Amino acid sequence: MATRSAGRITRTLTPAFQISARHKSSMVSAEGCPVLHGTEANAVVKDYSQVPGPRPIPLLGNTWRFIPFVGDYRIEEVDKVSLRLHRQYGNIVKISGLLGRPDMVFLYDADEIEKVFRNEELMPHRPSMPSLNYYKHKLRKDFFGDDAGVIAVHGENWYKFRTKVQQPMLQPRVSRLYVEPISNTADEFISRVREIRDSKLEVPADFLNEIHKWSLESIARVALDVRLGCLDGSKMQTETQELIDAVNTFFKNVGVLELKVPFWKLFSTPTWNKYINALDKITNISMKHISSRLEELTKDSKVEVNEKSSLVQRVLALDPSNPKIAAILALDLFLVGIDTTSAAVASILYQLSTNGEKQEKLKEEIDRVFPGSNDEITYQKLEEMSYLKACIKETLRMRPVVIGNGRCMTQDTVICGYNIPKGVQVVFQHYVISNSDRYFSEPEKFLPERWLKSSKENHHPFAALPFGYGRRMCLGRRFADLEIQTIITKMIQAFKIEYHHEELEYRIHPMYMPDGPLRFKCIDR
Ligand code: HEM
Repeated sequence: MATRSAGRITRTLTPAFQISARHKSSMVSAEGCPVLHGTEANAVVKDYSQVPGPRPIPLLGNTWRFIPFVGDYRIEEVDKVSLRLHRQYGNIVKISGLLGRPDMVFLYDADEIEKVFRNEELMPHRPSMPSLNYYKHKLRKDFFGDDAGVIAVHGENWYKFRTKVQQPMLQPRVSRLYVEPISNTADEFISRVREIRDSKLEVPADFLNEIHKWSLESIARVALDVRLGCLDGSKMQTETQELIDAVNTFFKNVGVLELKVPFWKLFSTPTWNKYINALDKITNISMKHISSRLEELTKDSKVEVNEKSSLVQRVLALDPSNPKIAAILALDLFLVGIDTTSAAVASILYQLSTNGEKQEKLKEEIDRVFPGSNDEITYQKLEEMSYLKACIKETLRMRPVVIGNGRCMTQDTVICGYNIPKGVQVVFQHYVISNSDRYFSEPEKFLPERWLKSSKENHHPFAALPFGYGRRMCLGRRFADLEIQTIITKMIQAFKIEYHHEELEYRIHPMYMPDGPLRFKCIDR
């Protein structure tokens, strides 16, 4: 265990961060991070106790700040809390004394984030979801066992699982095989939009739920090669809506269970019960589809793979004796692949509808790449669409769906000149960083052009990382990219999208997205 005594540097520092205590002085930069003279190997490291941050109080530590009506850290407004902390304390902020969980250190410096990522170990630990960890490893251990997937799994079990599924999930040559089902699902979504518009051509207030349906349908097609009928009003089953609702309930309550007083560790609170019911529902409904698909696939002794095979089929083919790996992977994809992609699509449509000039520029690109009205979407054509990709990147820069990612320190590490002990959770504050003029000029403006090759702006590669980085990077990233590029292309090809209501605030809802009715006006082109 790391010692926290002043000035002491333990033996467990990573080689790249090892410091000799020969030099005595360091200076604090304008941005708040200590500037280390010469190489870090010659700098003094400050003790963990000196990291600035809000003071914990006796008994309740800093947890009281998350208690409604008492503290002023609202979970759905963590973006604002983070910005406030940065302004008040600088580039590194410690939130200590959190009941039932390790300290958090918020980091606002892209160079330091880069260093942490580049020194990543074989099995990086993403600090997230102790409640899900409990569900997978204690409550439903009978079901998950040692192959519990990648979400809320760490160490050897995560490593073994990720190694088995990484290749089909992340190879571009695999993801490009799914353009056709993804494109067909997007066509169904466009028909659905036409169907649900009112006389003013506006989609209903619960349009986000329609986007969730599209997202779920897309994942089911890719992961299982199954049609759930989410976008067909007459075929959509109650159970499918229940799955969407359960995923929402899961994400809504995760933060509450993590950051408020963790009574759930002592007894079943109403939030805990809601959360567990949601997880059971997600597991049971998803497993019904997954099991029936796997049963079909394992009927024959050999599992064949061809261009049209689903992801579970590909994973199964790698080890037909262990269908559980494919099943649990699919379950993780259902768990985290619906709301994330939906939030991104909602946010991109919102930005395009409120930046008409940029939308028209995108339409021009679409018309150039798809001159014929029946031109099919292909991987090559999507590759050509640099302005489309720039619009997506720019939205995720301004409004990253996941506002902060992080790593739990697996050994003592020097960050911003402080010794951060093993076990502390370092949270990279991407939302604040990527909206800071330290890293992006005119950060408050939606300027997709800044991402084009012709742009003169140089970006720090670690300032905006919407899908994370390194060995634990988003496993669904290729599919998310493909789904988002396809649906946005089809939407802008079909409609001029406008928004005529009050400006929407962004909130953690439960992903970071515009909070409020997404009443887009979709005018046929
Ligand atoms: C715009 C959409 C999405 C965003 C912004 C997003 C973002 C992220 C981020 C930030 C992480 C953490 C990465 C890290 O720790 O470095 C992550 C992990 C993950 N994502 Fe995504 N994601 C998206 C869509 C998806 C989709 C569609 C799927 C599944 C089909 C998916 C599956 C996963 C999985 C399984 C992990 C855990 C990887 C691991 O721990 O090994 N994501 N995602």
